[in-house]
Amino acid sequence: MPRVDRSLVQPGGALLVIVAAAVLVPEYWLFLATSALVSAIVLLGLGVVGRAGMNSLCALSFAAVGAWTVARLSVWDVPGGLLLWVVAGGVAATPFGVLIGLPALRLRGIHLAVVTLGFAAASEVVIAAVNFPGVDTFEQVGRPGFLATDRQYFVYAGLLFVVAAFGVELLSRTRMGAAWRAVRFSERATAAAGTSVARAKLSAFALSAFVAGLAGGLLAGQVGMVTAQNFQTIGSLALFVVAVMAGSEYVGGALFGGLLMTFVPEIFRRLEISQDWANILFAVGAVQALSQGTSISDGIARRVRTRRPVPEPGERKVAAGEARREPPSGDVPLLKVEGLGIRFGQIAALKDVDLVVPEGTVMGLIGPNGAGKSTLTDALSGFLPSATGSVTLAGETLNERPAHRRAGAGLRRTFQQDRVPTSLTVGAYLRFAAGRRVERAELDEACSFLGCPTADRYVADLDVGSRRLLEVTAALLARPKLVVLDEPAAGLARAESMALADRLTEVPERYGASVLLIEHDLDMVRRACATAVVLDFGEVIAAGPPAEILARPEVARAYLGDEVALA
Ligand SMILES: Nc1ncnc2c1ncn2[C@@H]1O[C@H](COP(=O)(O)OP(=O)(O)OP(=O)(O)O)[C@@H](O)[C@H]1O
Repeated sequence: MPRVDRSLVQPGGALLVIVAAAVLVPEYWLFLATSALVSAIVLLGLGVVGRAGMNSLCALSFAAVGAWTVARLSVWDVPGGLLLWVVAGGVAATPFGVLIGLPALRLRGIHLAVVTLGFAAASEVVIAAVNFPGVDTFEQVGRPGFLATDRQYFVYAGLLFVVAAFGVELLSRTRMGAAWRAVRFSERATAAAGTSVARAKLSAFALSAFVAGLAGGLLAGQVGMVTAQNFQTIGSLALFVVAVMAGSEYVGGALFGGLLMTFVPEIFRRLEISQDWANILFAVGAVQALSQGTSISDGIARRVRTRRPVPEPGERKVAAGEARREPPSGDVPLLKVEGLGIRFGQIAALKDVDLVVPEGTVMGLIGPNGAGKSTLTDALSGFLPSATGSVTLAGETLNERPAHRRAGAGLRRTFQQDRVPTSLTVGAYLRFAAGRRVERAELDEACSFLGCPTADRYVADLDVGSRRLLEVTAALLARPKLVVLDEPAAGLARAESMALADRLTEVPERYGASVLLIEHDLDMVRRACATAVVLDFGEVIAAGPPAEILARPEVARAYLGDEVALA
């Protein structure tokens, strides 16, 4: 059977449901179903910010901008008609998304939610004051003849939903979409992969606003005349709650959420129960989803995934190289660190550190716990802007550059803690981190070289050791000048650590990158590195070939303490 592009599956399924409804459902219900599609499109937009781990409580404010634009263009009778006006509504809402995204650059979680809620409340007041175009003169939004009936309008709404869903799915499979997921998992790892966290967040808000703007325009065309009543803050809150419960990051979840938002209150109305109970029901559902950490769609997706055949678990094998080679050495400086200092309050974590990593080499960085190794990695990769001293890479000074620019300049790093977004596949993460077009053959080759699991595995299914290898592979696929590996062998068996050490000796020649290897496993450092630097209490206490420096008494003392070293 031919392989169907996964981005087509969910929108394709939604298209089938909509076509079936257009044929089978009576016209009265189709008006309500169109309302459900309007909500579903807004929910798709909420799914975009949700993918990036942000909360937006002002979705209807963006929709209001779209509706206002359509009403204005209709009153002016701008050529192009409703189909074009709706798109213009989306475009008009986009800058508002960027505007609201700006606080998201500094705020997270509840703080960001409060800001978006404030925007929703403020925009409600503004909308009520300025009124929608055409309301005072009782002018309805003009609909073209081919969208005159409710059935025709439902088909249009359905197609708009499918196109929006397809667009969102397609974008979420690009590097930008991977950046949204990466930001949600770890902003630091996103920056370390060379992606601007600000751009990822702003693009998510902009797209979310565009999609909500489309929905607002669609609503204006459906009801003919919108008012401030259609865009109340409580409506935005209800949409957020349903997004959490249904899981609007999934096309099916957005569609299901839209149906809930429209038909549950309608059923309550018919049963002569207050429609407010619908919101209470949604809130209970959202609390349930939050307490379990999964939406309804997440639960279904997880079940579908566990039914798929899982590749052999034993595939993570760092294969030993054909022939063990000597660690590569060199004397042309690549990374030059001079007088690097970092203070955390009273603690001087790094004191005037000088360091040179030569081109084409694997250099070790060792030292006891708390010596300052991770602090040095953070300072080199741009996560500690308060660092003093200078860092140059291949003659370029990196001092003033933020983390993603340093990655762009060719300095990549991995993390001691797990920082790989679990919602991606191995292939999607590698392509995202590589930051360039990588053919499947190159991807597979790099994976098999470093023992990283195959491209179609989900990161969520990998153990700690495999995730480390994935991070190393990702960093190398970016073709950096220097890669700083922070304990890459954590979680690997001893034979695998040794095989990884052998592989690292091949990296300079194979990938054109030098390696700065931070490891507690001294055997691995001996095996992979021509030279090593020892840090203790934030100072360089020794540098040279590993066997030689490890024999020095001051190094033994740093590792083992005075008494043992003197014994
Ligand atoms: N954010 C921070 N705030 C305050 N002190 C910190 C911070 N990060 C590190 N330190 C301190 O700086 C010193 C160096 O820590 P660092 O984590 O760099 O050591 P390390 O050599 O990487 O240790 P390990 O091998 O355990 O990872 C330690 O004294 C640590 O307590």
